[in-house]
Formats: sequence, structure tokens, C-alpha cells
Amino acid sequence: MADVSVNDSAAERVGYITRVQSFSACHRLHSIHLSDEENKRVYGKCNNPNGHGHNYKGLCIDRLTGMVMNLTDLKKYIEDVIMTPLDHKNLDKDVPYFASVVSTTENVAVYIWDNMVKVLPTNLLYEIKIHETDKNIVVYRGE
Ligand SMILES: Nc1nc2c(c(=O)[nH]1)N=C([C@H](O)[C@H](O)COP(=O)(O)OP(=O)(O)OP(=O)(O)O)CN2
Ligand SMILES: [Zn+2]
Repeated sequence: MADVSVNDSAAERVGYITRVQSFSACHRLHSIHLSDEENKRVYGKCNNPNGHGHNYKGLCIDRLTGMVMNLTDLKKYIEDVIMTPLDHKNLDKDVPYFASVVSTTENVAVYIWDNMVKVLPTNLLYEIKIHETDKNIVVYRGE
């Protein structure tokens, strides 16, 4: 019988799985810690009082260390963490977290990271990547 060395063991390998999830939301870049003039200067057109919308594309990337994460389970977690609270919402008005935190894509990534780590098995989440537009892409790795 062939000897299976430790290096051939699946437990020694590290891979990554990605699940892509699109969601639509509107927002306005506006900090409650700045004056109206400062907000206008810092955020420019994105400070428009009536806001603007995006079709965000979120990528949830999990680190696999020999343990199989069922993508169907990941889909359910993403539904709970991204789709239910964020999809077709006004981020600033519908999501309590963004009442005091400016809804930049960086902060949306932090929000998703913080809530995904609560539901995923320990140390599995590697990266949250969000395409706000085709050109604006944010990566957050929990640091
Ligand atoms: N650091 C950040 N800067 C900006 C953010 C952000 O989340 N983090 N967000 C915005 C706006 O929300 C805005 O909608 C993006 O605007 P813009 O760059 O103009 O979008 P496009 O990619 O569509 O731009 P074009 O180059 O005109 O195609 C701004 N800054
Ligand atoms: Zn925007």
C-alpha cells in the first residue's frame, strides 16, 4: 500500500474560495463630525444631499486549511450579512451602523467583515473585497 506522507495531506494545503454577491444601495458621503462646508470640500459630488446609488459587487473570500466550507452555507451567511441588511437600502438611513459612520466603501467593507466573522467558523474569513464601481475597489482583511 502506498505511504501517504504528511505533505500530501489535504490538511497541509491552503486554498481560498470566493463567493461573489451583488447588492444595490444608495448613500451620501457625509460625516456628522464635519460642518456642511467641510463635508462639501472633502466629499465633493458624493456629498450631494439627495445621495446617489451603486450596484456594489461584494466578494467574500475564505481561507481553507484542509477544512471544507460548504458554499451553500456561505451563501446563507452572505444572505444574512449582506443582502438582508444592505440590498435596496439607503445605507445612511436604513442601516443603524452608518448613522454615525460615513458610508465609504472602506467602511462598508469593515461592516461586512465585522458581521461575517461573527457567523463564520473561526479564522476562516480571509478578505472582503468590494467593487463600488468598475474602477473603485476596496479590500479589507480585518487589520
Ligand atoms: N476613499 C473613498 N473615496 C471615495 C469613495 C469611497 O467609498 N472611498 N466613494 C466615492 C463615491 O461614493 C462615488 O460614488 C464614487 O465616485 P466616482 O469615483 O466618481 O465613481 P466612478 O468610478 O463611476 O467614476 P468615473 O471615473 O467618473 O467613472 C468617492 N470617493
Ligand atoms: Zn457613492
